[in-house]
Amino acid sequence: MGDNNMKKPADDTVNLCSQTSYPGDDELQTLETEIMVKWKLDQAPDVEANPVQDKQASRKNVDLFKKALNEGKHCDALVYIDLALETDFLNAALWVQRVSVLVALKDLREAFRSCAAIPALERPGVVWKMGGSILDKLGLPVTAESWLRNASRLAGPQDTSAAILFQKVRAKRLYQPLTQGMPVEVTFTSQGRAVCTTKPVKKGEVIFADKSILHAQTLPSLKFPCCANCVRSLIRPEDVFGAEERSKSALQKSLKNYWPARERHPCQCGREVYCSETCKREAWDCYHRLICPEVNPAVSKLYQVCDSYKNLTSSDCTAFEGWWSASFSPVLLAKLWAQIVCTAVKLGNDNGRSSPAPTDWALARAPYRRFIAYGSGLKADVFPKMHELMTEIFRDLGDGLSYTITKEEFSGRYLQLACNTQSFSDADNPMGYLCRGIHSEPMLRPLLSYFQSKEHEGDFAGLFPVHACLNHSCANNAFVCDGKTPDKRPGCHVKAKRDLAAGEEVFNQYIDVNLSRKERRFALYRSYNFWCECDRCRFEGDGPDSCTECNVKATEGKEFPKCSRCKQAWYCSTKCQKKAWKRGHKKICGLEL
Ligand SMILES: C[S@@+](CC[C@H](N)C(=O)[O-])C[C@H]1O[C@@H](n2cnc3c(N)ncnc32)[C@H](O)[C@@H]1O
Repeated sequence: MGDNNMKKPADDTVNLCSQTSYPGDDELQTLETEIMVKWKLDQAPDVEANPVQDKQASRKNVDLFKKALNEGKHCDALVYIDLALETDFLNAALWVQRVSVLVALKDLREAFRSCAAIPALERPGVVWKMGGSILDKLGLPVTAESWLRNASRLAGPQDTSAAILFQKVRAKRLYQPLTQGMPVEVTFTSQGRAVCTTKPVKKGEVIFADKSILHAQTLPSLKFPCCANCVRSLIRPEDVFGAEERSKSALQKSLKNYWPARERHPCQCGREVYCSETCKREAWDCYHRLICPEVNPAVSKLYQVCDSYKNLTSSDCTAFEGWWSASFSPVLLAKLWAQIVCTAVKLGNDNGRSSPAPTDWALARAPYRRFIAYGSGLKADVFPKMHELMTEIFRDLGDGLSYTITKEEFSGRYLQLACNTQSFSDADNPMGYLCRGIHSEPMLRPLLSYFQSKEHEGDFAGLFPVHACLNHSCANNAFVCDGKTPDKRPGCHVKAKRDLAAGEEVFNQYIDVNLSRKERRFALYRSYNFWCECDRCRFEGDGPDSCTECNVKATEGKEFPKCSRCKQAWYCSTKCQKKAWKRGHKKICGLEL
């Protein structure tokens, strides 16, 4: 799509997030049902129908109910609404009012009983939604989800409030275990999942550390060996310095004193190396046993393709058409499927099955359901050769095991990686040790800048579950850097760029935010397929030929005056400028990036 005719695409983040159950939800549902019985949520509410139904008498009590409600007298309001219901028992609108009062009175159990009093088939969407919200507050998320699923099914296409509430409940239940001990929670906004602070965070502090669940080294950085399992840098001086450089005495001495020796444990295939036998075993069990070229000959072709791809210059990229063009390695895709298959087989074996059952497959795939796949078109049609090769790799995995990679599966997984991977490397690498050592010796310090300029990092593309929920803002308040995970392995750290208040959404930057709005939106659309709706994009303009606030076009040859402070917004009148300021321009005008 050309820059000039770039249009805002349809925003369907909410619809992209599935509402299907998770493996294990049936068992959780059974548990929640038992709790509901214990809390008497399965019983009738505290109102009884009068044998004589009289709508007129009911209406009088409704008037009294409204008066009490306006006066903030919730207990009185409850009495009147109950009286109204007694003589108009099947009036769903009255039940809705009763639920609202009970919620205000914090009697959530009776509020839920009132929702459930309306038979399921007659229950309006609004009651399903209220019931779902109450169940969430009562700590019964799986049942809450099933109520909210019904509410969103009954809602019109314009009303996404129940679907958003569903995803909020789901985000809370899926991410709470991952964010424990962190000053953040994962919630859901119109931009999909989002990370918000739960307490204030100071500028420069690490907001959270995240651990990758899948990673592979980028092809151009393979010249710097790293542990394929834990990402630890395994570079040796000869990977960074030429023989002549190493023969110089100052460098020789520094290397001897400060370069840490790290073991290398290569796999028999020569394609993966590890920092220890533990990592080698872990990698073998988790994925490599299926995609080791020594075991699975089809994988050799994948590595050959990687070898030729990494040596390509941009001018001969067309030779690679149909194979690949992403910045992450195709090994990442192969590793993803290998991890799924290995996990499913293990789950099956743990349960005494010789091959995985559907529940084992569902459980093995579950961790990847957290990652959004945003984008259009079938990637299997863009990279048909790679799709074919992946299909071949997983067609026969021995022992009658195989994994079918359909076009849809290929495309979906590709998009998940394209939308969510973060590059990272070992922050604690040997070059760092060398530089710190040299820094401690004043005589050697002049060498520092030369060493620091040396390329040495093995870059990985990784999938980080909490980090992947960070939305982008062109006025981001956080940034990502390399750092250790709590288990001391290389991972990523999300740090505060400024002081953050409790409840603020944490925003990362996906692209260079110093570009103009047009360039930023284009870059985000091209690489991530979304139209940026951050505050800066909403309250900056594209140029002097249209009013940033009301979009009116300037007459031919004329330009609208710009905001004198930030120079990034143009207005046709003072009225528009004032309106824009109030609506949000003040939040971003002159913001330090
Ligand atoms: C890495 S994910 C971030 C988490 C995502 N909201 C989710 O639900 O998984 C990237 C996706 O979030 C949405 N997104 C992130 N930042 C956005 C922004 N500034 N404006 C609009 N959508 C955004 C887009 O759908 C994008 O593809």
